Amino acid sequence: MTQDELKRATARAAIDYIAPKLEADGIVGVGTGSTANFFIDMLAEIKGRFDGTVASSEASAERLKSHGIPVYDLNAVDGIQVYVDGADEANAALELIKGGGAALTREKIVAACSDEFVCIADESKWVPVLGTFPLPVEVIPMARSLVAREIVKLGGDPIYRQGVTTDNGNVILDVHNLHITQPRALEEAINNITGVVTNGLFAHRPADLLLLGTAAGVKTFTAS
Ligand SMILES: O=C(CO)[C@H](O)[C@H](O)COP(=O)(O)O
Repeated sequence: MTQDELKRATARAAIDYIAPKLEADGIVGVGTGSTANFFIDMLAEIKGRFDGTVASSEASAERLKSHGIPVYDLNAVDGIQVYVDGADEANAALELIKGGGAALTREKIVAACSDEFVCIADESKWVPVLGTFPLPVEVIPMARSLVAREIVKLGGDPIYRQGVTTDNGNVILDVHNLHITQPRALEEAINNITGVVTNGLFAHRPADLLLLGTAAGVKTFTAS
């Protein structure tokens, strides 16, 4: 199977998982990226069965609206029943690296508001130790060099993602050469650097469920 076929299969598994649980007044949190895009297109098939969505990016909001799916501002809803999103890496504790699409801050906010976080990913994202994928860090533009120097002190090699501005008007540093054995501690340490908005480690708020698309079918994981 191609990677896109695996992504499509995991998106379908997410629809099958959430559809029976969705409440008529329920809000679905929707992530960002190519796997999330498959999910959005399938969510359109069941759009009458829940109230609406909160999107983690402008791009996802536009795609949802193009299907006639209501999109709410997060401040206009009381909570989110379930959040479905992809990831760049996932480990056995369902801790994640996210932000390859530069949407990490809004993704982290939506995840924090959600009763349940379902991660959808193809098997290339499954790793024993996080850090092979460069860790995205969203930074206030004027603090870019300051933050980069502080990240070097933590043992990483930050590279400025040229030409990218986040939906929040900030920039991204991608941190290479990390071997993240203590994800919660590193998430905290990077977030404590002045000028950092947030980083793409989802360790304090890991996924609750991972639907992993593999050649042998979609496998379901809960945090071990
Ligand atoms: O975190 C993300 C965007 O900021 C995405 O979930 C992550 O990059 C995975 O993307 P894809 O589904 O295209 O592989």
